[in-house]
Amino acid sequence: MRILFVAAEAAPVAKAGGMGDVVGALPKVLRQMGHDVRIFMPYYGFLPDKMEIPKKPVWSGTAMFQNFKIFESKLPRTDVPVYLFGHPSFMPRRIYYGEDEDWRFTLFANAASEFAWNYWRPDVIHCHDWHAGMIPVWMHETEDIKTVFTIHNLAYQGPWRWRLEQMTWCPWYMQGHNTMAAAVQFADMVTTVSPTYAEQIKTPEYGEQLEGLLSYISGKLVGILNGIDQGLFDPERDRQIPQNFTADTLENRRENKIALQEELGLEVNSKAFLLGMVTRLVEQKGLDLVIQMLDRFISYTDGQVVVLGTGDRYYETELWHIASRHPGRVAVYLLHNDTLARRIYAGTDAFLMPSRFEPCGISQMIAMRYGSIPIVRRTGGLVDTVQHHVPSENEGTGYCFDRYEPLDLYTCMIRAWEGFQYKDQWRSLQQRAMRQDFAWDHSAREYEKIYRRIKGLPESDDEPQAEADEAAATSEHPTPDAATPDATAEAAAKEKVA
Ligand SMILES: Nc1ncnc2c1ncn2[C@@H]1O[C@H](COP(=O)(O)OP(=O)(O)O[C@H]2O[C@H](CO)[C@@H](O)[C@H](O)[C@H]2O)[C@@H](O)[C@H]1O
Repeated sequence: MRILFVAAEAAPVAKAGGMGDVVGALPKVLRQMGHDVRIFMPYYGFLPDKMEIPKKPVWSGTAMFQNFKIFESKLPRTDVPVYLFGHPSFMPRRIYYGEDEDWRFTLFANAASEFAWNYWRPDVIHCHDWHAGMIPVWMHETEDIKTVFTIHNLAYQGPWRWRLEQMTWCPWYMQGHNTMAAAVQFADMVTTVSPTYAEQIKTPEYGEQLEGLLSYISGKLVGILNGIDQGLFDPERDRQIPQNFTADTLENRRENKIALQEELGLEVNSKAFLLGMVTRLVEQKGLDLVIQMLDRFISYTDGQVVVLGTGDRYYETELWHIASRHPGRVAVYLLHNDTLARRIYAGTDAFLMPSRFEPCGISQMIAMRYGSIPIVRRTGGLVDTVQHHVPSENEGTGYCFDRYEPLDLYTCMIRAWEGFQYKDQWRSLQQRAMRQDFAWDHSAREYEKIYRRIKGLPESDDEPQAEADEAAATSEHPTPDAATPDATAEAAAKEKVA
């Protein structure tokens, strides 16, 4: 099947948060399953520093009265083709923010549609978050191109309808008061990134005003848990951490902790309980809880804390103040740095994620893979990925609390700090966490089922071939080269299954 991913981020070349991880990892796995998956993303000003980009465009087009160029490259160290949308509005060296945010991403979505109609015609466009949200609306009358819309973050819903009407064409049939609402209505399937969050967003507490609509379309809404790229995040081979280790050689991990304490200017003490956070500094991430109880935690325990993140000025300032009150105990780094993030995962004893809401969460999975025990609020994907540690039963993979209250987080952190004193138990907790399987394979198969369903194909190749042929014959592939790679990909997939 030909599948076009359209997104604002794709790791490792353009990543602000977890959506980048997903778009950077899932296409690789789907390609291994035999599908022809390609990515369409903006050509940001910083991209030439991170990947090889030919000077000559492969195609040029027009959208919203703007000329644009498309450059073709590959996602580094993969065979995934990437089409870069070249337009001056994406030349600044940033992914988000800026006054033209609504306009430039609407233009991006419009250009992606033009691209799919005129240059590389996919069977399915997989749209990620509001940046690609208008595509399902525009594809509504294109019979042979189906759309999947994935919600990574319901809190950001894109421009309102009146603004869309000013900027671009809203077809007569369009419904929905903003971009995300329109995407949810018009996509053939809507997914979000964990089963628990898929249920939560149908309630007023988590629905961000779209709970009514999401309940109404619940027949086409599913939660598919994210994975992580276990090849990219592998403590045994990661070259960016001082000392590699596995679940069986956890004693080597100590060196990472010492190196991290030295690097961050914390007191060097391998026995102190070192907590980490790597996050966007936004309301979603439970930072108000952290800010309210960090002083108390620091004075009651021998704990140390490192926070790496960027985001809202308020949280940046508050965290900075806390760090200045506790030199050697609290370190705050207000920047985006992938290498430092890995060293934090590899060197901390526990990882804090007290989110207010969490569609899935990638960070807690990376933390577990690197033996840093997650301390999480039981919400969204955190419910689906972290099991509460019960020492007497020797089970669980982290520490969990329920209510969004500073005292509940504090109690949970103290329990983890106490648990850390029992070295043997802590070691087996780390081993259980590290041995969790967060590979993408299972989820990729779920996405494959969805793509097949909306194309009218049987769920798997095991089902009668005649049915598949019939469905394939009824779907149109107007571009001349459409049939060949598709057929090859399908055949490869079948061969693999066989
Ligand atoms: N300052 C920094 N420096 C370096 N790396 C940093 C960083 N700040 C964050 N990161 C990295 O960004 C990623 C964060 O991913 P998450 O999924 O945990 O949250 P996010 O809210 O961004 O994602 C949203 O989309 C994803 C994907 O669907 C959902 O899992 C999630 O719940 C949803 O909120 C991790 O890989 C983390 O290491």
